[in-house]
Amino acid sequence: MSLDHNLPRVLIVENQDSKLALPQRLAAQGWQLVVQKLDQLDPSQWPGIGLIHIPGQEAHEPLAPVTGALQKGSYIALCGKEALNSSKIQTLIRTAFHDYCDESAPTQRFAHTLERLLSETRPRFDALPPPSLILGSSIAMTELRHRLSTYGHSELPVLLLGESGTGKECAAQWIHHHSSRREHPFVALNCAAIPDTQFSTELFGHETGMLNGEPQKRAGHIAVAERGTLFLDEIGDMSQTSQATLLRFLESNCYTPVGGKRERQADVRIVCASNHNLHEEVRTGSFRLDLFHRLNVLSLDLPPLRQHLEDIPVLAEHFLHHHQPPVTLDESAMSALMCHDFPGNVRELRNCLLRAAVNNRHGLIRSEDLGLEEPVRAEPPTQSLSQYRNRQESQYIRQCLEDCKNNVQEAANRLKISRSSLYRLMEKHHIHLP
Ligand SMILES: Nc1ncnc2c1ncn2[C@@H]1O[C@H](COP(=O)(O)OP(=O)(O)OP(=O)(O)O)[C@@H](O)[C@H]1O
Repeated sequence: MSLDHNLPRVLIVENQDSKLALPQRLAAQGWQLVVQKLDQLDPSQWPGIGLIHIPGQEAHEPLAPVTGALQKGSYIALCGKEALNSSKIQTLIRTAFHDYCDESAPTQRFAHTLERLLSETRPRFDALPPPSLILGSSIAMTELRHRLSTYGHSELPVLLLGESGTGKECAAQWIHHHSSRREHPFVALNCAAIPDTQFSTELFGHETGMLNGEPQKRAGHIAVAERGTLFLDEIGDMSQTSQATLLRFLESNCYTPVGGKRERQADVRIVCASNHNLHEEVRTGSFRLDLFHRLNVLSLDLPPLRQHLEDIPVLAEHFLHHHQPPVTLDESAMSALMCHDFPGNVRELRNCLLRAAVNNRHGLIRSEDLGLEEPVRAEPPTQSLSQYRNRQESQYIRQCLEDCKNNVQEAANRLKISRSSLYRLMEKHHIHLP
């Protein structure tokens, strides 16, 4: 994939023989990476922020050619334990680097250090969201981030569809922050929460004459979002009257505040979202076809969490990262999460983890602490056969390991596969032995 020049890039300088898993993990969080070998550095490719890997004591000599240039940029030293014990390397870090990270630290820590560095050194990126906002390394999430960034470069309306809690508002923000409007407001309006009689006022504002010699005015959401993005959430819940009002505005891009006399031209990009099946609502007549066509120019379906369960470990790490005192999930809890249906999607996952973390006293969340109920299906199954098989496979392996008290050889015998195949499958399904 080519680099998006609107996004902050991170340079990772690796030593010839280093095998860092980090680039892959950071990429999964939405960072754009330029990975270069120490002896093949191309300064023209350098972004202003980066991680330089110093694996061991011997490694500070080859760094000499780059330390001069480091003063201009902002770099974090990525060190192994051995390097951190060396006084020479400690001096090098103090004089030439902004900060350092232990290479065995969790990915989230690198991401936070990079975000902090980015906000201190690059004010022009201030308007960008933290790149980790839409997490996940599944094909579905990688494709989603790519499509959203592409949509960011367009001015056309976007319709985001998906179940509640799948991240539609996050997606709308991502589009805004990847558009040329990012330095202007992102304004969200929940259409379901507005009574019919107030819809025009909320959208267009009002001018109701003078009171004590002062003009009585209130700006509507369109005026507040001027030159930015107006996110209309829950559009499937709008009444017919509100739909007609919105359509009139979209047709001309002009509006008159309630009680006002002068018509105004709007300059806003419209992104809207719904968790209803709008196609069905158009068919039954509860959503206007002409409005649907106006809004449905670029559209995107956000996948439910049960279709990208492999993202649960990284999402869980993210949601629990800031919790104090620190908490982790044990194997049984991770297993329960991987088997749950999540009708409330990522929001349900977040709430369930935060609740368990708050109620936890031992720093370890077990499956019974999660309070997961029997899955309630919101819709008929929508996963592909291979996703279903994957899930069953993961569940079966976990069960088998548990029955064999985590004895891998015994579990492999029972499953009638080799020990190394079982290890491969455990890695694939993020199964870790306690
Ligand atoms: N891929 C993701 N990575 C990180 N956080 C996510 C992701 N998807 C959703 N979330 C988090 O899940 C929660 C719900 O997301 P959001 O409000 O965007 O969902 P929604 O689809 O707009 O929900 P609703 O339809 O109910 O309005 C938020 O806290 C959001 O930050």
